[in-house]
Amino acid sequence: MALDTLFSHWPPYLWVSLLIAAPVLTLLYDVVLWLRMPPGPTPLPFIGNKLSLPKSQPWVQFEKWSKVYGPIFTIWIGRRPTIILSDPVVAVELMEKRSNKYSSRPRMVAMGEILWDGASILVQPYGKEWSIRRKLLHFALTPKSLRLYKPVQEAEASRLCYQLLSNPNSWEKLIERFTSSIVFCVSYGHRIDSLNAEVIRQRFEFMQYSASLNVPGRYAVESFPFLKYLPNVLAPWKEEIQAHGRKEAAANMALVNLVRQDLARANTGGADIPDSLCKMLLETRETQNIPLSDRDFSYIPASLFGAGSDTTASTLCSAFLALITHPETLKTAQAELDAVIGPDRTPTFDDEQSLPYVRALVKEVLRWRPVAVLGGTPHASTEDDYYEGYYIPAGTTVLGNTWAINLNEAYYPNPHHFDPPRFLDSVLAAKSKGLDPAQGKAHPAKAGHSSFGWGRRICPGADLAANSLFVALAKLMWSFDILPVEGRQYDTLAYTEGFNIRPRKFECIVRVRSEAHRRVLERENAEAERALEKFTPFKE
Ligand code: HEM
Repeated sequence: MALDTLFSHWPPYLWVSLLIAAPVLTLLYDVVLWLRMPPGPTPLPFIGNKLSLPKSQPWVQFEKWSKVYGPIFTIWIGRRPTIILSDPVVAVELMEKRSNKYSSRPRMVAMGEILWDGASILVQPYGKEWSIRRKLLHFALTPKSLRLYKPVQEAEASRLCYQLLSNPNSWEKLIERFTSSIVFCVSYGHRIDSLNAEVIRQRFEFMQYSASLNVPGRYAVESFPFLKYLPNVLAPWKEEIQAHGRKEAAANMALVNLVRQDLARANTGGADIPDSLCKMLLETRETQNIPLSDRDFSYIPASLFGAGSDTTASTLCSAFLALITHPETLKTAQAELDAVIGPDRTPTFDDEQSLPYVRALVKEVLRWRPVAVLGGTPHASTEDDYYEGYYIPAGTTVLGNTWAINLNEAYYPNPHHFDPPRFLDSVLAAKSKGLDPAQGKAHPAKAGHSSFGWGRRICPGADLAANSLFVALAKLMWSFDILPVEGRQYDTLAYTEGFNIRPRKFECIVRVRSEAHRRVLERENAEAERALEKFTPFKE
């Protein structure tokens, strides 16, 4: 008997029973799962915790919930569970020690699959395609390659200081130019002289558009992924996303082609061209089989801007906020810089080991106000697992709440106090041996904080970013007094929303320390411009 004939013979009471049984069975299944998973705020049937999820700064509420439900708790977005980790030891246990199970990403259909067609490493599920891209990024960011980028970072930091002399109130924009230029020099061997360059305008447009796709509840396709197979005539929203995707892909390809042309010119006896990640990858592609289409290949250098420019700039903005609200730290840093460097030049990477306080200050900024406040992009589990008796099913979204982890009092006493000595080598060593309980427990990661994420998905640009932060802050603090506006109150918790956060706009005074300092900056800027000559700029 055909199914439709069978159903047509069902008496009404059977239909009614089925209508009641389906949601009841679903609910029973959900309740059993709720009870087996780590506890959390009580969810409502079918909608989960939707009504109690905060609209603003969710990391703060999540931190409060961690005090009630413990360092690992579950929230439900509809029927989908997300576990939130608030203790570095739990985060390391799951996302590092068990990284074979916790290194995927939750499905982001609109952004990852329709816009980028699976090309971007950031949201790619754990597997072969991700691993190919990750290896290429590592290859171009080895310690040896990072050494090649250091002269650019030094020169750009010198330009930043010089530009601040005449435009101290534009410090935030100048920082953005600095980080954008470093990313473009490292990715493509071309510099950014102005944020009005067309290429930058375009990158910001792409970033804003992709972020707009990731707003929970905006696209039904996130809950019903089969909708992505609808023909475009029935799904104009999909057509629109694809059109944006094509525009971004074309722009990524144009940048790779620019480097191809540079290489061709250099090979036919033209000028020497700078080392860049894209150049390195193109040269590798000549001799080795890289199993990626041209389009997918072009997303590798392109991924650096979205992941590395705004994050580094926001961390520098947090550093300014920390320095004006904790002025004693700037004084200590300047005393160290004056003693080690003297008055005739600014610090460079060669001085790094001799500047322990400045090194510690960089780490403390990363800890104090982590830009990737909820761990950047969420992780997802790929196998069923148990932790402390709790069940964590495959497909669970896992958020490391970096805010709660980095501000966890057990590890960082008085956590909102900006206190660089926490990261002095001697203090870290004493902490790891448990010699000084007043300093709190030792963080299990080598860096001493979790701001770059975890395990196999840990930020591949962490060392590059840390180098930019060190050289910029060392030169800035050597050159300038960075001070609060007199009488102004500063709120160190006033931050933007989103996955990456930045202090809300604030004014401060950036004043060169003396005429002698000014003359050094002018001289070093001329040297920096010479060093950057071969990184031809993008046009406005
Ligand atoms: C202060 C600056 C930065 C911070 C705080 C930061 C933080 C992060 C975090 C938290 C993640 C997610 C890690 C995880 O899922 O466990 C991440 C991923 C990533 N970052 Fe960074 N990042 C910074 C700079 C950079 C730079 C300069 C680059 C480029 C060279 C970069 C490239 C990436 C990429 C490609 C990913 C995705 C990796 C993957 O999914 O496998 N980041 N970053």
